[in-house]
Amino acid sequence: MIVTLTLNPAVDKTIEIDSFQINHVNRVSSARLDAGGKGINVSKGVHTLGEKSKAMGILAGKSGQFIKEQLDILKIDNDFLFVGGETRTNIKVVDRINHSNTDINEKGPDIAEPDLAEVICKTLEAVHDGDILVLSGSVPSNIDSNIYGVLIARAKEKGVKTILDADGALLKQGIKAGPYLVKPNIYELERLYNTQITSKEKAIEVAMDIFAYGVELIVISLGEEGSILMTKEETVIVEGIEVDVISTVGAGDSMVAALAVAIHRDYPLEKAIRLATATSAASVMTSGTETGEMNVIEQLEKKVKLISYDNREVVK
Ligand SMILES: Nc1ncnc2c1ncn2[C@@H]1O[C@H](COP(=O)(O)OP(=O)(O)OP(=O)(O)O)[C@@H](O)[C@H]1O
Ligand SMILES: O=P(O)(O)OC[C@@]1(O)O[C@H](CO)[C@@H](O)[C@@H]1O
Repeated sequence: MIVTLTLNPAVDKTIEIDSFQINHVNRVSSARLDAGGKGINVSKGVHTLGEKSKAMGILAGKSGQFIKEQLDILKIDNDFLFVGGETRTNIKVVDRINHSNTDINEKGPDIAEPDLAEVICKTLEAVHDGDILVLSGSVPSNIDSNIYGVLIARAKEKGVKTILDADGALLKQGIKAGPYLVKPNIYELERLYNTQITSKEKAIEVAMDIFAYGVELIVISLGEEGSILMTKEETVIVEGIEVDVISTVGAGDSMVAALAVAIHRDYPLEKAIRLATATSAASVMTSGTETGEMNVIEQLEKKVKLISYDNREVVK
């Protein structure tokens, strides 16, 4: 079973504006609402890839109800704790003329200590030996930044593989607990090591340190430029696939979904990264945070190009 935890979900309101300009009146050409938040998007991706997942976390108010209804419509198993307040709404401005995607994310409601304790308890009860727990996205601002670290340590004790996709202190503290897989994007990696990363070689060099904490797999996502997959023993550079871009929101979540499925199915690394690259590229071809279609993913898998690194030199 793949369990996802979203402690700060969102209704994603994607609005398309041609030639979006600040300090001007902008006219919206289309708008859509999606159930969002990183873990929820991962559950949607896992569902598209034909595996079962359980979406867990915290929801609140009418927006929370909307998210639950959307998951129910998609027949994605979910078990959220409903708390007081209102789940946030995040605005995604897509400008297809200037090829820009702008995220305006609300902070989200705080969570009371007993509610947090309950959701942690529920989540740990839901995972068992051999399961995968995906921890991704921001958390309510009143929660200790070691929350993912705590969950990773407790999940590991139960024989659960954890996947961490977070930023800032959540990522830093989470890594120290040794998750099975981490998926930083290049900006997250830069913030983690407080350094500028201007090349793939530098990214590889910087990320090597993460293995010291017991992490098994690192996937550095590079947007349209592809990604880098690293284990202690080998590094694979994955070229980006050229696709028609509709919305890049949630591309990273689709990638995490495919990686979770690949780990669940015990895929070899090469097959795993092919699926992850194709699934994430397919997701940018869809509106909002919709996941790509399976037939598109299968076609894109054939286009994935891998370059192996051995001791940081290209060998094939
Ligand atoms: N424009 C694009 N064209 C093709 N593939 C893309 C594009 N953008 C992203 N991808 C695919 O999606 C993966 C993840 O993208 P990205 O690095 O933007 O993740 P992210 O920053 O975590 O995204 P988000 O937080 O929006 O989910 C990339 O490694 C790549 O495989
Ligand atoms: O504010 P966070 O939790 O970092 O990110 C939230 C978010 O931007 O991430 C998803 C895309 O990855 C969206 O569904 C959602 O709005």
